[in-house]
Amino acid sequence: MLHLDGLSKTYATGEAALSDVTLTVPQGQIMGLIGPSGAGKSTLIRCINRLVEPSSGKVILGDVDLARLGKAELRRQRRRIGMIFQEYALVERLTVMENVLSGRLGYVPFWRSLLRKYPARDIQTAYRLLDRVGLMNRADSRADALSGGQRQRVGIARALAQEPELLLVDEPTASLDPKTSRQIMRLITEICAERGLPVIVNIHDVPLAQQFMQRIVGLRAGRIVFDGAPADLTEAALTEIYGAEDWNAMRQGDSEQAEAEADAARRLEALAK
Ligand SMILES: Nc1ncnc2c1ncn2[C@@H]1O[C@H](COP(=O)(O)OP(=O)(O)OP(=O)(O)O)[C@@H](O)[C@H]1O
Repeated sequence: MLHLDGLSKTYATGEAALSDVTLTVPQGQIMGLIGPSGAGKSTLIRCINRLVEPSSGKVILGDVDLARLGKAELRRQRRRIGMIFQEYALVERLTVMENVLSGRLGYVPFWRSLLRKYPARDIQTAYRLLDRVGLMNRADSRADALSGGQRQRVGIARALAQEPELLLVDEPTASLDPKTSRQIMRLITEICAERGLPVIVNIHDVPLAQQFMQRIVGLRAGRIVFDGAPADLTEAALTEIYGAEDWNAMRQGDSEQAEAEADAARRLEALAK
């Protein structure tokens, strides 16, 4: 379980990016974080693993307040948090298997990591994870030979290889087409349920969030302005999160996108006949 208590961040520029954010993500819950550009979504995710130092408040994972740790202990505790990134952050010239195994780096002694000698148990786990994300037959391919969706599957397997207690996911589908985005979101949700993992997903795509998240938190100017089930994310709530003008523009964009998708599907069907 993750509990944030009164989390705030003011950058050196004086920008109050997060103000008094309090929330709990229980085991097995997948929570989507939505909000306009600059609302503080990335700051929130980064304060949890302390890539950004919180100005005040608590970040409690299990029974440890991560916000209070010194450097050495923080390094150890960060193993408990798996990250999945928009741009995958793979080592392109390494194989899929080596990328997944790199999720174990926090656990193997330094000399082993230099030689990339991993224990047999880690290798077995990595194969199991590759099987789970549907990439068993690509274990020996170089990462740069994969499609975007396949790369994100490697990113997911690498995060899981770490055996995390919390997953932080930063716009996992921003570089993917709509169909692949849905497949990746489905995979993340299934894995979260299977493992009872709490997950926070920074997600720009509101319909995708509504389809896959169990809970949605809306941020505006660093504060929580919505916290509820996707079904409760009404037009009024979305207007409060994004502001009337931006929400109308987004809605317009979404319906154009859906029309373009339907049109492409019709053309493909016609071609197949
Ligand atoms: N390193 C920084 N120094 C100063 N201000 C920052 C820094 N990083 C972010 N900010 C500011 O903090 C606020 C929140 O930014 P943040 O990146 O967390 O928002 P976001 O919701 O993730 O936006 P986006 O969806 O565009 O990624 C913004 O006003 C931004 O300009």
